[in-house]
Amino acid sequence: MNALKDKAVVLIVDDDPLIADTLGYFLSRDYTVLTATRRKEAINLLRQEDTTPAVALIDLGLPPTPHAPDEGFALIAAILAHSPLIRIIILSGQNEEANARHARALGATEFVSKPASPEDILKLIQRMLAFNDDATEIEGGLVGNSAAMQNLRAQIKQFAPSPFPVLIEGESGSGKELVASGLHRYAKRANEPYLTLNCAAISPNLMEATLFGHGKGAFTGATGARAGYFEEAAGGTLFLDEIGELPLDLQPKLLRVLENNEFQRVGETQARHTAARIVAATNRDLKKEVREGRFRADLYHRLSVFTINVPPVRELGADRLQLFDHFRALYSAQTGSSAFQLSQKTTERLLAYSFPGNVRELRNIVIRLITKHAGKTLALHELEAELDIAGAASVATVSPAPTFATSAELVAYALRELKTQHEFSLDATLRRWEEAYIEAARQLAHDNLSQVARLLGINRTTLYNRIDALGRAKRPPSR
Ligand SMILES: Nc1ncnc2c1ncn2[C@@H]1O[C@H](COP(=O)(O)OP(=O)(O)OP(=O)(O)O)[C@@H](O)[C@H]1O
Repeated sequence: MNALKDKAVVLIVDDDPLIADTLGYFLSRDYTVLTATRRKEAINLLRQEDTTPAVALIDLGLPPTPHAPDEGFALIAAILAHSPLIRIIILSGQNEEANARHARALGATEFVSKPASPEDILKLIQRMLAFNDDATEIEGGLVGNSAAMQNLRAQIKQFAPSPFPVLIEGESGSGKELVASGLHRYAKRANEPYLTLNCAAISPNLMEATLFGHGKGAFTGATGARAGYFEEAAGGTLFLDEIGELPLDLQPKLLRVLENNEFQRVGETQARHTAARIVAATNRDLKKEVREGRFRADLYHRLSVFTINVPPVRELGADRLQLFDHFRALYSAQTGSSAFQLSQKTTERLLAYSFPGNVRELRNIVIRLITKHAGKTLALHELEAELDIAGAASVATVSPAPTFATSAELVAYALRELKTQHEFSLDATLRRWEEAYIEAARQLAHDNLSQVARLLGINRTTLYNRIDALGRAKRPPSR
């Protein structure tokens, strides 16, 4: 089934046939509508379609757990893994405010409480589509000036000229794709093709032919021969996103390309050669995947000749503000609306929030604020309404912070930090950890400091002293 090419595609995932049908019927005047009733069905649809939906409208409570939001949360992650540009709108039951906040931190752009009129949903879709991401991708590059960002830029420039693979690790929404395109832009091969293949977006049985191509008659439906991504990338860069999803049985074939640049089209015996540079990205802990037998150790070592760790937003300090300003200016200009303003209080709140969904979440917050509060000075509660406070307090449930099974792993982590950070400071690092735990506890305990102290296992006086010391450490030294 091929979607019509002239209309944008909208995917509706709801187990209530009344909603899916009536809404689908209403929207079909302006959009090509696809419907699914559960997560798996939705993902299969995405894989079959040539055209990626512009918008996905999804319910959180889906079978087999229609009364819990987990399937919806998993679907958000799966949709964004398929294509990070799909705008996700949650169709939420009325009492699911906390869930909706969490969904937004996972990458959903908006939520609408049920029951909602189809006219309102149509208007919302039209508004969402007015925010155009491609411009960000092309013009923006990496915004931010923190030491972590400068280090990231330096690594991109350092690794770009080499032909060896680069593995980009980082949480979802942290900017791995921008790093990959940066590696291509700064390379001599910048004028050669740059191709992206999202390993999560291809069904496993089509993966080999997609990567390596196929000969005529290689399988039912292969009426002609076809080149795969490796051939089309020629002497350019092939970016393999979500590499952790590469099926185990294909991993030796990728290893062979990395070892001697050789591969075969499916159904052919002739060896072909490629000069493409491989850049891979993952938001999984690939070492853990290796330990648990889901990813080959030899392939991991080949892919990670160079490793780049993209920092999560919570480690970017004042870059949050710069990113915020960047998206605010970009989207206000794009939609012709006047920007909202931040007061000192809202600015401080922004700087204290850890953005569990990283830059993608930050960007979506700006989109919502522009839609709701254009031209106004933002009140604190208006900003807080957009934050996922519970999620920020337990970032680990969104995307795991480094966890260490053994002290040897902790040492390996420290080793990597020392090797990759140009100006490492033990004091600053320990302060960052301390600050993060205090901030998390404050969010969890809604700033009730006795409770914060209890959560952290220290007494109140110690807590006051530590907060005070952290405050002092942040002030610029007096001359
Ligand atoms: N430092 C940055 N400056 C400007 N824009 C950024 C930055 N980091 C990320 N972005 C933007 O945030 C969005 C999410 O980034 P991106 O898609 O690269 O994340 P990702 O790490 O690849 O996520 P995933 O693992 O979910 O695919 C994109 O629109 C990207 O352009």
